[in-house]
Order: sequence, then C-alpha cells, then structure tokens
Amino acid sequence: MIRPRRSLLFMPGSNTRALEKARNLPADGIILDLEDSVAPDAKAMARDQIAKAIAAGGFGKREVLIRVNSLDTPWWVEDVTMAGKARPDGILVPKISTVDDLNAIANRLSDINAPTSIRVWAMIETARAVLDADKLAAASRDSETRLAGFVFGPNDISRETRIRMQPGRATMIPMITHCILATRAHGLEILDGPYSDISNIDGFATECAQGRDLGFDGKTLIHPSHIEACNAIFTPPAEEVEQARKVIAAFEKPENASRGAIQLDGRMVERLHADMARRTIAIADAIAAMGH
Ligand SMILES: CC(C)(COP(=O)(O)OP(=O)(O)OC[C@H]1O[C@@H](n2cnc3c(N)ncnc32)[C@H](O)[C@@H]1OP(=O)(O)O)[C@@H](O)C(=O)NCCC(=O)NCCSC(=O)C[C@H](O)C(=O)O
Ligand SMILES: [Mg+2]
Repeated sequence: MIRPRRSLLFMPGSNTRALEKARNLPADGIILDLEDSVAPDAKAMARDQIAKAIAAGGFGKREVLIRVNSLDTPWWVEDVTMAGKARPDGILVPKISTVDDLNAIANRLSDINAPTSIRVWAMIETARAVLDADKLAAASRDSETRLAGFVFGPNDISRETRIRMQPGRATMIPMITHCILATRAHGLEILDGPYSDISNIDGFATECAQGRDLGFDGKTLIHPSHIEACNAIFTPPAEEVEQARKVIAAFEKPENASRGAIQLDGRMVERLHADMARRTIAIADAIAAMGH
C-alpha cells in the first residue's frame, strides 16, 4: 500500500504544546523527537510525554514516528524500549552508520517483543553511512531489520564532513543522488532533510521542489508554516494525474494490447510510462484519502 509521505514534521518530545498541535496539523506524518531538539536533562520527561501522547491517540491518518537517540548515547535503550511499547508506526534512528547499528536496534525491538508493525527508518547523516548507503539499504532484505527507508540529515553531514550547506545544495547533490539510488535499488523510501531558515518561504519552496525532482518521496520539516507548501509541491499536479489516466487507458485499448510503444498526443509512450502512471494515480488517490 502506498502511503503519502510528502511532509513529516519534527517536534521536540519535550514540547507539550507542539505535541498537542500535531493532532490538527495537515502534515502526512509527525516525528516525535528525543534526539537533538531535546536537552539532556529533559530526555526522561520527553520520553514519558511521547508515550502518553501516543497512548492518548488522536493523530488520525498521520504516520507517527519516534526519533530515538543514537547508539553512542546512554539513552537509546530506554528510548527504543519505550517506543516498542508505545507502538508508533516507526522509529527513526539517527547516525546509523553500519549494518551492525541496524542489527542492534532490531535485537532490542525483538528482545522486548515489539510488534512487527513498527518499522525502522535510518537517518543517513554520517560520512560512513553515505559511503555505505547500498550496504545499509541491502540490509532491508533481512526482514528482522524492519528497515523501511532513509531520512537524509544534512546538518550532521555538514558537521562531520565540513561540507557546507548552501542555497541550491550543489555541494550535497552527489551524496543525495547516491543515497536515493541506494534506496531505489532495494525498494525503500527516502525523505529529504529539513530546511532551517523558517521565515524564508521562497527558499523553502525552492529546496522542496529540488528535493522532489531529485527523487525524494517527501521532506522532513521543523515548522508548521512549511507544511502547506511542502504538501502542494509533493502532490502530483492534476494535469499529471489526468495524463497518467490517459496513458493507462491508451494501453488498455484492444488495438494496443500487443504493442510496447504507442503515440499519444504527438508523443511516444511505452509500457514503462504506464507503470509510472499507475504509481502517480496510486499516490494521488492515497493523498486524496488523507483528507488534507
Ligand atoms: C524552531 C522552533 C524552536 C521555533 O519554535 P517557536 O519559536 O515556538 O515558533 P513559532 O512561535 O513560530 O511557533 C508558532 C506556533 O507553531 C507551533 N510550533 C512551532 N514549531 C512546531 C513544531 N515543530 N511542531 C508543532 N508545532 C510547532 C508553536 O508551538 C506555536 O504554536 P501556538 O502556540 O499555537 O502559536 C520550533 O519550530 C521547533 O522546535 N521545531 C522543531 C525542532 C526539531 O525538532 N529539530 C530536530 C529536527 S531537525 C534535525 O534534527 C536535523 C537533522 O538531524 C540533520 O542532521 O540534518
Ligand atoms: Mg542529525
């Protein structure tokens, strides 16, 4: 089943107001954070608050992820244990670098008999993770890892590598493309990292459209004011959906049953375009079902 992931909004697990607001925001998903946005002395409180928020429900069709702390911290075991019991749709694990990291998360989830419905998302935000993106994505073939996809983390990549984050992202495009190829080679999803310049709505929209064109399935966000533009940019336009329906209808005609390529409105279309069209329609239908 295709699930729209145009917009996934991060919020600090320690921010009661944000957790409350999340129930009514038109994001496709929310990421309840225990990592960077939560101070060390607020980790326990945030963990408790997230568990209570998920138990209270009210997030509707929004996908709910918990971002736990990374494996090199004293908090991750308690974070994953809470998440396994709280039963979000998934957990997002920062600074995954090796398949052993993925296995450590899988083992903890298995030790606490966490339901298999809880999927794992890996943040790709270390140099090692980018270099080994294919190996990490290949680990999804072992269902024990529960790996559903990647989230690109430009801030940590910049911190570790000293590669600068610049408007237009020329410095980061090679690694973004490398990560996107790795996910697609193994049938995974991948979400773009957040845009920090909250008030620069034009800059945000430009980066969002670039992320879509590079092949991301959606974008992670840090502020509610980014949700609407993000949803609009990652929604297939009506004319694209209409064209997709025409392509499918054309190949369903009896006279085209044995043809691999046909002419439609002056353009060549092949059966691979019908496959792409079916995906466009599926995602458009899934977005319509979200109701926002
Ligand atoms: C950045 C913020 C701290 C700004 O917060 P604030 O100053 O309160 O913003 P506003 O006054 O503009 O807020 C207006 C209203 O919207 C609510 N709000 C704000 N942000 C969120 C949110 N993320 N989710 C839900 N609701 C939100 C405020 O409560 C206000 O509501 P109201 O009271 O009704 O007026 C803040 O936006 C924030 O904390 N954002 C998330 C930060 C975060 O999670 N960071 C971690 C993810 S990014 C990352 O980790 C990078 C990655 O790992 C990498 O390496 O690249
Ligand atoms: Mg990060």
